Amino acid sequence: MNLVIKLENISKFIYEKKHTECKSIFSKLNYLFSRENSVKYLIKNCNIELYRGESLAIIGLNGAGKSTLIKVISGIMEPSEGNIKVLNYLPFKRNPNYLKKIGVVFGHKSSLIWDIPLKYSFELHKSIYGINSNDFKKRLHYLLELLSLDECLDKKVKYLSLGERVKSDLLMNMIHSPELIILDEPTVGVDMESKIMIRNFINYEREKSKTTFVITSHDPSDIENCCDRINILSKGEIVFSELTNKLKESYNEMTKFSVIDNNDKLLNLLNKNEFNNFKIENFVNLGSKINIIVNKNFESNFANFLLQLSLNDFELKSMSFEEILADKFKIYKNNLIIDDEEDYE
Ligand SMILES: Nc1ncnc2c1ncn2[C@@H]1O[C@H](COP(=O)(O)OP(=O)(O)OP(=O)(O)O)[C@@H](O)[C@H]1O
Repeated sequence: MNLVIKLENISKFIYEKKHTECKSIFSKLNYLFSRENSVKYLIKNCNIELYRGESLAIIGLNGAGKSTLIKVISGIMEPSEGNIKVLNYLPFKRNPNYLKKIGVVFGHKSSLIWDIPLKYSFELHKSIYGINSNDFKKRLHYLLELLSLDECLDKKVKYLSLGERVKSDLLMNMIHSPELIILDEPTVGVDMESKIMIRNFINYEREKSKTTFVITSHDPSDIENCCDRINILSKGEIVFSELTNKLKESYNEMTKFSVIDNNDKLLNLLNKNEFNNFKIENFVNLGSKINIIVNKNFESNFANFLLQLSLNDFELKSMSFEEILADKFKIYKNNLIIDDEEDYE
């Protein structure tokens, strides 16, 4: 198997002016001229190995460092520490041969030219990447069909719908047949039909051309349908890495109880977490209803406990993929303590 991405202890940090509260005019002036900085890590000690044809999801809450990691992998940003090789290149050197082997799409930023028909953006891409005319025609025809974009070719980009624009960006970054595609929130703001089309397209390309994908997304369905592996980033660190299937399997042993708890009787006990006959894995308070995750071994003990409390209104469900991810996020959000503030002068 060919190794496409290798990151060893990659960090990116910046120097920030140390924040101090300034009450007097003197301390404000002092702050203005102070050279006291602190180090802020945008990503810290990230390790990734990704092989040809695999698809990796990088997920995390807002500000976790996903885009920074994507920028480091694509070569837009140079890491401050660690070793990186992508397709055997140092990405930040921006070697033209490397750039021809990758495609990068930022869902909320377009690289299409706004005021002219879509087809001219594609033509420009052809010239920049030195694609020969026959290959270009064949590839364009194939991609237009897959993404249902035939009717958009003559439209000015500014008149395309968001879904059409995102699909066009994706198409343009695929024309040069890259070996690695990096997608930063490819389905953001896109309707259901286009989302499904984009997901099918990713999977088709993976199967047909063994293209490798790195995807960030806030949509659990993108991850469940398109990614073999999941890395959760929290405060710049990869706190969890697992195969998607294995993660789902690990939750096969869990049951979710949805309990109506009008008087917070159960909530108060859950907050204390002092139970003898069962263990609570996690719970989410949704107002009048609480979702509680327990291991299947404790299912009947927990059901009896609810009945003893006269909480008869509950149902048992298996967990959706979205709930599994939310559970993992909650666990790592609570557990992660990193000390990233080092003084620097
Ligand atoms: N050049 C920079 N200077 C200072 N801070 C930065 C810089 N770039 C990113 N950050 C900060 O680093 C953190 C990570 O940002 P990043 O854009 O990577 O997060 P993200 O996970 O992609 O978030 P989102 O899901 O909201 O897009 C944020 O707190 C951001 O404000």
